[in-house]
Amino acid sequence: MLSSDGSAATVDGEAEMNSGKLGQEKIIIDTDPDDSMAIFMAFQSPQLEVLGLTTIFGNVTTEDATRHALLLCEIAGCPGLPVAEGTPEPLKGGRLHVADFVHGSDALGNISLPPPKSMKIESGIRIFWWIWFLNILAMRRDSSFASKVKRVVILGGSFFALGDVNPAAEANIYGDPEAADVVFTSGADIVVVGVNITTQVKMTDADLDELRQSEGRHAQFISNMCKVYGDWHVKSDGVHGIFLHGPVSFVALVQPDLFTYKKGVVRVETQGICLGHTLMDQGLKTWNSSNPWSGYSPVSVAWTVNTDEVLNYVKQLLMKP
Ligand SMILES: O=c1[nH]cnc2c1ncn2[C@@H]1O[C@H](CO)[C@@H](O)[C@H]1O
Repeated sequence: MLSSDGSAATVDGEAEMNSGKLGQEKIIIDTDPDDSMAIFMAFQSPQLEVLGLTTIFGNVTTEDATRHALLLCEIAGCPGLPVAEGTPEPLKGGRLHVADFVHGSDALGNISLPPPKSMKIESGIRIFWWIWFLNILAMRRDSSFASKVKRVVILGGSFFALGDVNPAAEANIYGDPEAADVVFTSGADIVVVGVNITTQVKMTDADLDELRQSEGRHAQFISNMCKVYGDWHVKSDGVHGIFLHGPVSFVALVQPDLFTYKKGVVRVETQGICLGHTLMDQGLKTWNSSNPWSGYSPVSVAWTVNTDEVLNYVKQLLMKP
């Protein structure tokens, strides 16, 4: 959630939080949206007020992501929720990387869903200021946007570990490396959860059976949707079960104590064979001269995860009637 939908407008998997009324935290979810589980979890969390969704290419094109975001809101019983469409292409332009082989060609498990009845918000017309935060171009125009957002939680990158697109890069960052680099160096309060963390939390086939047999409000929908995703894991990773990328980063948003973090400046490689690689300066050395990490604000990089507690939290929310 929270976007890699990469720039704030394009990094998939980020959520931003701001102070809300009645003790609720206000969040915006930026999504592909293969993060349907995490989106449903947000809707099932009474301490959160979901202000809206913004969309970005990733597992599908931005246009399809918008359609699916609208549909997910309808399925979750929030048909009027604002959905603002993000950019159709990376910041630099060029080739779009659409990973439609992970969750099926529709990113929702190919379960033949009807088109949504509701309409998107046209970018730039009725858009809220905080949605503009998700627009990387706006962030470049006005760096004060970053300080107006309480926190940005990003699913993206892989820290000192393999990526998932190739050995160097994780998909959300690889989709728009320039945008991701702008976000990481924006000065916003950022928590980033890489796939080195999310792949430690796996829903096994037994967990999925438990979910299917539960009274969870969206349990059947999610179980059906996860079939293609599960098959992909066998083929791609030799894993029986599914990695909970979106849900784990969502838990970092609402239960941050289930993780430990290290602070450091993160930069993204924007060229060459390591395109999309995220590299953090851990602050272990006083460099003799300035380098591309110098002078930027550190972000919090998830370092360890309490896998059992996070999995329990995810299951408990998804099994909630
Ligand atoms: O092999 C892959 N190629 C491209 N995207 C992938 C792959 N595996 C997972 N994801 C997608 O990338 C995000 C987490 O990095 C998730 O959105 C997941 O669906």
